[in-house]
Amino acid sequence: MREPHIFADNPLNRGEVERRDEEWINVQAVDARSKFLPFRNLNVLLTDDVPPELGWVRTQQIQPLPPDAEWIFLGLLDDVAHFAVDLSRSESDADRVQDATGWHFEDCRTAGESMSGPNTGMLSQARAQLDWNLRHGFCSICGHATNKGRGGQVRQCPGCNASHFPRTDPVIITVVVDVARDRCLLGQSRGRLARLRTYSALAGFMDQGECIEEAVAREVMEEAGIRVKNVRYHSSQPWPFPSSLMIGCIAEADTTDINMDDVEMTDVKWFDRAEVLKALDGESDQLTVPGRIAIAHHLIKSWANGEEF
Ligand SMILES: NC(=O)C1=CN([C@@H]2O[C@H](COP(=O)(O)OP(=O)(O)OC[C@H]3O[C@@H](n4cnc5c(N)ncnc54)[C@H](O)[C@@H]3O)[C@@H](O)[C@H]2O)C=CC1
Repeated sequence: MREPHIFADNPLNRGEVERRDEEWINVQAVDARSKFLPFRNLNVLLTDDVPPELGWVRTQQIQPLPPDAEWIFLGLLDDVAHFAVDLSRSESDADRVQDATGWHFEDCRTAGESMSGPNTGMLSQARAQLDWNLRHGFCSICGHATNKGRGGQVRQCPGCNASHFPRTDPVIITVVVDVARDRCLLGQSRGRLARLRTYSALAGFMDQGECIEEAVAREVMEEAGIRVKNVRYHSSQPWPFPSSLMIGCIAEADTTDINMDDVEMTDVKWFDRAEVLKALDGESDQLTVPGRIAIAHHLIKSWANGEEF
């Protein structure tokens, strides 16, 4: 089995049964053994260790919570309840936690780059779920203010009785391979990749009523004008910016002439295996590929190393 991606490998037991009991959650929230992970503007508290750890604080360091602070139950680890709490609406409380611990708030993507394994899995759940709760304070059906339920896994509308559940948006990401000429197709979309002059696997949000294979074929046709066949699943990665699930695939090119969508993309190109291997080692002056935080890196590497899957 391959190593889990960054933002996966969450060790928490999400407490699916326990979290249905609101009273139990409220007791855990004031239990001295419980741990809280503070956020400020979706930046997470990190320790000053090298590499840093998640800045879990104890109940007595955070309770009583500011009345307008959103907090959610993440799950249990060794029978200890773990929570995430947003302190953005209370700058003084965010400052107080930062001063008392001597730690700092960090952008979650940067945090993901500097930490490994289980820490990033917990971070991914905390950021995505906290963000969803913060953005769903009102019912999309009747407009009434919603209440948090099951520790943040549902929001209930007292106005029309609707239940709203957290969303995950599937995104396909694929390396397209030209088997006959031993090369792969990578693209540079406008925005971040173009700014960093980086080429990546082609990616795009899945549409409703679409299977993974169809989404891969559609996105590659839209962005590069290339027809694909034999779409194979590789692996997946939670991507909490804000709530994506990256579905990594490798597909074979059925046609090879590029007809790029120049609204979304600044460039799409074929790269041969030798160049890609150099780029993965950071030694190519022709090609820069995403770093190991991204599933794109691992898809490209998997093809370049001739991995079977
Ligand atoms: N972990 C990784 O290796 C990679 C992750 N990604 C992520 O995948 C996602 C999609 O990538 P791109 O298409 O390049 O992103 P993008 O952010 O450029 O989005 C493309 C377009 O999709 C639309 N859109 C935004 N949110 C949507 C949603 N929830 N559902 C449907 N459509 C939506 C918008 O019109 C946007 O302009 C982004 O969140 C990006 O950060 C992309 C490439 C690599």
